[in-house]
This record gives sequence, C-alpha cells and structure tokens, in this order.
Amino acid sequence: MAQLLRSTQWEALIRSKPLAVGLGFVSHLILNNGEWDHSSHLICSFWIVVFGALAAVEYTLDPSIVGAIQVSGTAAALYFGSLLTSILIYRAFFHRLRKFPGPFGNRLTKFYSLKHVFPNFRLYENIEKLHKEYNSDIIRTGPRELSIISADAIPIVHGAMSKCKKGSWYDATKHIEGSSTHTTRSKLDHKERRKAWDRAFSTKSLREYEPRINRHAYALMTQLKEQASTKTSVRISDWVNYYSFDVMGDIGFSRSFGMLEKGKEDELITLLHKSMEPVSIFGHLSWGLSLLLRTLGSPEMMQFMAWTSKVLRERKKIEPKENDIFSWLLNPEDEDIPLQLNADSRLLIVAGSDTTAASLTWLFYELCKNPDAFRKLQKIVDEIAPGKSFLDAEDLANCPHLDGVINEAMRLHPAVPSGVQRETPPEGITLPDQTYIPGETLIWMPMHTLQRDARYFPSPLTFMPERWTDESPEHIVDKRAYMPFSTGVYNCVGQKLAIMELRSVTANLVRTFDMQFADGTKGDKVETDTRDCFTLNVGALDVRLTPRDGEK
Ligand code: HEM
Repeated sequence: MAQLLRSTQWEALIRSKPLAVGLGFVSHLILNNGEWDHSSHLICSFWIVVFGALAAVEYTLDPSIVGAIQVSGTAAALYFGSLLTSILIYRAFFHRLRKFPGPFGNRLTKFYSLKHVFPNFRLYENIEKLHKEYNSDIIRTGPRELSIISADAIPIVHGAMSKCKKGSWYDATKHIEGSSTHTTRSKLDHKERRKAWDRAFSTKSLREYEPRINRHAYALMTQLKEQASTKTSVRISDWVNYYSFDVMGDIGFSRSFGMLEKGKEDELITLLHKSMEPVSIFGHLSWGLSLLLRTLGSPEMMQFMAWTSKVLRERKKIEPKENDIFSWLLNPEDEDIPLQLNADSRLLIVAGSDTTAASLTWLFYELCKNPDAFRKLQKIVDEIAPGKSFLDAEDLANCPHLDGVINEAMRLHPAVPSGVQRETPPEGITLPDQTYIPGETLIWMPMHTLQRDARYFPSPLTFMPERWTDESPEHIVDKRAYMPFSTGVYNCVGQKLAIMELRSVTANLVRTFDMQFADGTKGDKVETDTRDCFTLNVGALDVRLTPRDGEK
C-alpha cells in the first residue's frame, strides 16, 4: 500500500493544491442542492475523517507528524477557503433571493441572526425593526429565508389550500423522539394524525372537559384568595402556569399534576423552560440547533421527554372514568406506545400549558396597565349571572367584551410571536401583488409584527377590546392579520379549549378581585425578562389582589 502511494502521481495528487480548491467548489455545488440542515453532524464527521485520513497517508509517505499536519492543514485551509468563498459570493450576489432587501450579513449566513437575538432574546422585536428600517413587507433574514408581514400573503403561505409545507426547523428533535403531529413535515402523515386530535377537540369532547376546567379555575381562585389575604404581592404569572399545567394533566392524561395545590414552582416547569432555552438562541438556525442537540445535547430536554413519556405510560395503564385527550389518541389494541405518541405527549404539555399561561400573564399585565379597561370588564362580568358564586364555561360562552379583552391581549402579545416556519414548493409561489418567491425558500410571518401593523389594526399599540365588538369595529381593517393560533390545516387544534380556559380564569378573577401592579412595580419584569423560545418564556408578573366588597 505504502509502495503504491509512494508513486509520484499519488504523491502529487495528495498534495495537490488546485485539487483541494476544486473540491471546495464541487462541495458547494453538492451542498447547494437538497436539504442538509439535519445532516450537519454527518458532514462534519465526514470532513474530520477525510482530513484525518489525508494526514495518515502523508505520514505513511513521510513519517513526520509536523509534515502530516502541514499537508492536511493546507489542504483543509484551501478546501474550506474555496468552499466558503464560493458560498459567500453566491449568496451575496447570485442567490435566487438576491432582490429582497435585508442586512448584508443575513444574506451570507444565518449566524448573523444571532446579532438580532442578543441581547434581549426577543428576535421578533428586532425583526420588526428591520422591516421598518428597510421599509419593506419582505426582508431577507437568512441566505434562503424571508420574513413577510403582508396580510395578503397569509392565505398563500398558511391557508388551507397553500402549497407551502413545514420547513426544516420542525425536524430539530426528530432524531430523538420521532415526529409529533406538530413536527411531522409530511402533509399526509399530518392529515391522518390530525383526525384523532380533531375528535379530541370536537364540540362534544370539549363539553366533556368543561367541568374539569371549572374545577381547576375554582381551585385557582381559592388559592388566590388565600394568597391575597396574606400577601401584598402575588406572582400571578406563576399561578396561571400551575393552573394551565394542572388542566393539561387532567384533560390530557386524567391525572392532576397537583401544582395548584402545592403552589410552588414545580421542577417540571423549570425543566420545560430550560429545555426550550436553546431554541431562544438557535431557534432560527435549524442546522445549528440540530448540531447542538446531537453533540452537546440538552439534558433538560431529555429529562423533560423522559418525564412526558412516563406520564403517557402511566396513562395507558388506567381506564379513565371520563374521556381525556389521550382517550382519542391511544389505540387500546397497541401493546406498546408508538414512538410518535411519546412525541405527542410532549407536544400536548408544551403546546397546551405554556401558551395559555403566557397569554393569561400578558392579559393581566394589560388589565393592570389599563385600569379603565379593567373596571369596564369588571362591570360587564358583574352582570353575568350575578347570583352565582362561580362563572362556568356556559355562563361565559356569549360575552363579546370578554372575548374582546382576550383577543386584544393575544393581538398585542401572541404566545408564538415569531410565527411558524413554512417552505415554498419547488416551483415557488406568487403573492397577490405579483411578487414571486422562489422555490425552497423558508418563510416566517411574525405574528407579533403583523398584529401590530397600523394598516390592519389602526392605533395598533393601544389596548382596545372594543375593536373586537360593535363599539369600535373600524379599528380592525383586515382580520386575516390576526392569527395567534396560526391558520390553515396546521392551525392550533386546542384553540377552543384555550379560549375556554382564558375566559374562565379572566372572568372569575375580575369579579373576585381588584387588581393592580404590585407596589413599586409596573410589570417591568414581563417586559424585560420575556424570551422568545418559539413559545414565550414570560417574565414574572407581580400583582396586588384585593378581594372585592360583597365578593360574589
Ligand atoms: C393561548 C393559547 C394557545 C396559543 C396561542 C396556541 C398557538 C398555537 C400555534 C400558533 C400553533 C401552530 C404551530 C405551528 O404551526 O408550528 C399551535 C399548534 C398546536 N396547538 Fe396550540 N396554542 C394555544 C393553546 C393550545 C392548547 C390549550 C392546546 C391543547 C390542549 C394546543 C395544542 C396544539 C397542538 C396539538 C398544535 C399542533 C397542531 C397541528 O400541527 O396540527 N394549543 N398552537
């Protein structure tokens, strides 16, 4: 072998600089086709093997470690130099998205987005600034990625007939837990699996869950009364978290997580939030997130996944008296739990708890910030079933002003603020204004920015529940721009349940208490500590709750 390698031709080939440069260009041609985001670990391993082997061969020819490192190092420098030069020149000047405005750095690499993530971990705010800076509805936020804030584009990107599919972002944890109904990128697989979820959230099923929602909302009020009687400051953001977790435990798995009862931050909530933290930094850098999870891993994510699978295993062993969500998802004939249902158990808890808790926290923040809106809501709620000690879902099913408060809080503070990733079909899409978006482009439509756009919601930064009722409908120009639950076939399956929860907690809280920011605070932590981790990790909200005279 060594003899063979020692032939002059081989020696020349191994040390050939033009060859290393040429291979760099060829690699770019290969990498430019297809999707490699979740193969980054394989590609890196391949490079390590190739350049390691080159050093080994060189050592065989000339047994000098320094020489071997030099030859391999030079080849690597030339190879990566030409690969990177080729990629950067192509992305900067020849890429199919070159006509779209945006920061130059974002054309070259998604790493540049990290600049927009730090220091506040709220990418959506910084993307909004970029739309303003470039005065454009469409900006380039990555080499093959656009951010679009046009209501006209929503049906084409997200609508029921859209040809767009979910982008590579959804595959980040596929190697660990397979795909959930939410993360599967196959339209057919999603359609099949979504049928069971739709049954779990049908009107009939929701009616079955109602008493359980009432029970937990009642437990929340009882705990808050206890807190209010002994403390001048109640961390309401924590309490709504306990509530939303307990509801999910009960309706999802027929068990209580007992968080309202314990009344303290459960390790699981900490775990969930920690497991979502890498997403705040790498959320928009799919291959980076994938590489991170495959190399360094995320112990918190693994622990959280192990816990949700355990919850599901325990649920499978019991025969609940009342149907829960997993009554619709589990097949009693399956002996083992299919991997995909483990992913769905995590989906249910993440999608159903944090989003609802974040929405409630922001809603109470807005009510404290706008005392007139608080009093008006209180007055309206007082008129609903005045003789009852507790308002249940049925009492609250028809109160447009209450719904206006909820919609307005979710308009200003959507729980998924950066939107969701979609990818255009190979032939591309054409927007109503005739803008052509080429194929295989990743698109984000940030709800935070769309829902604060004065073209669609005049006086966009004003908290105005009346825009959703007969009182001030002219303050909604284009309702399509309101999509906190997303829209189309992938929209939130739990939205009706979420609305029931929001109604129940909001109405019962305002009729039981007067509420204001805790002394010396103005909800500042919610403003400063909230992080965008796909869903929001909301900062703490401390309020003063005063039981009302003649409280119902
Ligand atoms: C205010 C509360 C909520 C908000 C703002 C919200 C928002 C969203 C959004 C934006 C999506 C689309 C995600 C995407 O396309 O990547 C979604 C999907 C989903 N949500 Fe919600 N959600 C809320 C509450 C809930 C609740 C209470 C549940 C369940 C009990 C739930 C279960 C789901 C599921 C299963 C999906 C995936 C649906 C699919 O892909 O077919 N959500 N949600």
